[in-house]
Amino acid sequence: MPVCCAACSGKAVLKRPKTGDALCRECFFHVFETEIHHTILDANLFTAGETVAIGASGGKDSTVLAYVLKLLNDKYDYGLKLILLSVDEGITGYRDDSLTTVKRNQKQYDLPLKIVSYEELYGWTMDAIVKEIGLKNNCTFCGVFRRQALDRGAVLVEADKIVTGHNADDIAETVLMNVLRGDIARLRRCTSITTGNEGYLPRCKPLKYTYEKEIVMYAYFKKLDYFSTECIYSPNAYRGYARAFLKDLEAIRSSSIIDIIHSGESLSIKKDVKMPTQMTCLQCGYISSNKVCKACVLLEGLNKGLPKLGIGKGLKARQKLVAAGMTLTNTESQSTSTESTAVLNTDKQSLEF
Ligand SMILES: Nc1ncnc2c1ncn2[C@@H]1O[C@H](COP(=O)(O)OP(=O)(O)OP(=O)(O)O)[C@@H](O)[C@H]1O
Repeated sequence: MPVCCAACSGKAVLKRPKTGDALCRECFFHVFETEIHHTILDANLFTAGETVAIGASGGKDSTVLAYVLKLLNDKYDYGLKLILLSVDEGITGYRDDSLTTVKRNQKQYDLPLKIVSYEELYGWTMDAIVKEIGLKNNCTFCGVFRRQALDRGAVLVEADKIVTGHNADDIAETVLMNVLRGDIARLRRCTSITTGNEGYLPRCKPLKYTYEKEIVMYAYFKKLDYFSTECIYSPNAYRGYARAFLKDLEAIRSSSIIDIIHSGESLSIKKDVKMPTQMTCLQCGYISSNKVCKACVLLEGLNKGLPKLGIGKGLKARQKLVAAGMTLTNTESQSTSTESTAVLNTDKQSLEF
């Protein structure tokens, strides 16, 4: 006997991963889009007239984000100017192919597209960086440079905000990883739907409560055009363990993902926990949690033929930086320990959008 849709009594074609409800295609589209609309409204993410840069990697998350944002912007008259913003990290056989997908999306969704590249911004492609540093710490460079490249691209297109396709699974994983690493300072911030206020370009995650499985289903039923290959340089082992653990929890109880996010949101951090402060990099003028930003430290290392400069913990890293002729102020030299640890935590950074 065919299963009926829980919403309209038509023929169900799927079981919704988030709630277990049997739904027909149209009702699934409706709840999926409406939930994102409510996330946007509840968090007051946008104001009419704003230009919003969509971080577009060509993958499923950002493709669904671009599609749904365009749809909601038209349907509910948000009054936003949407722009696709892609960062070309210079990874042959990966990013070149995914950018081809973004170029197709640009036509399909009729949105402007801006591409910025590591080569033009930093003088290095990831292919060249991997040749220098190998596969061990390359994600550090990529995460740090991408974060800044998105900012720089957004400034070029005069965007008021950046949105990224981070989904509920990504955020729950980061909560777990921050707990496992004891990184309490980042634990609270990683669940924020908007980061980077206080004078910096805000970054928002409209898919914060959207399950990855539902994003895949939505993309499948809508026949969206996206690129699904994993990055050839990023084994990202630790996140992989958190991901596998989360998937096990989800299989036992599907609400685990949202429950973990809610736990992260509800945590209160003791006053004496040192929180990173944001400032402007003295060298490049972009956002930083130290006087000289991680991107400048890493770039200096590459340009000096010392690619491991800035990678390492505490005293050793400070000694390497000073030996390489990088001037550290008192505060900086005291904070280098925290800074360098942060440099190592690449996948954490990629979530601090
Ligand atoms: N090269 C890029 N250019 C522009 N935005 C990017 C790029 N890489 C990542 N992003 C943004 O950061 C988000 C999270 O990136 P991550 O690398 O975790 O990819 P993901 O979870 O596989 O997402 P996607 O499916 O969109 O690729 C993406 O959804 C996208 O919005």
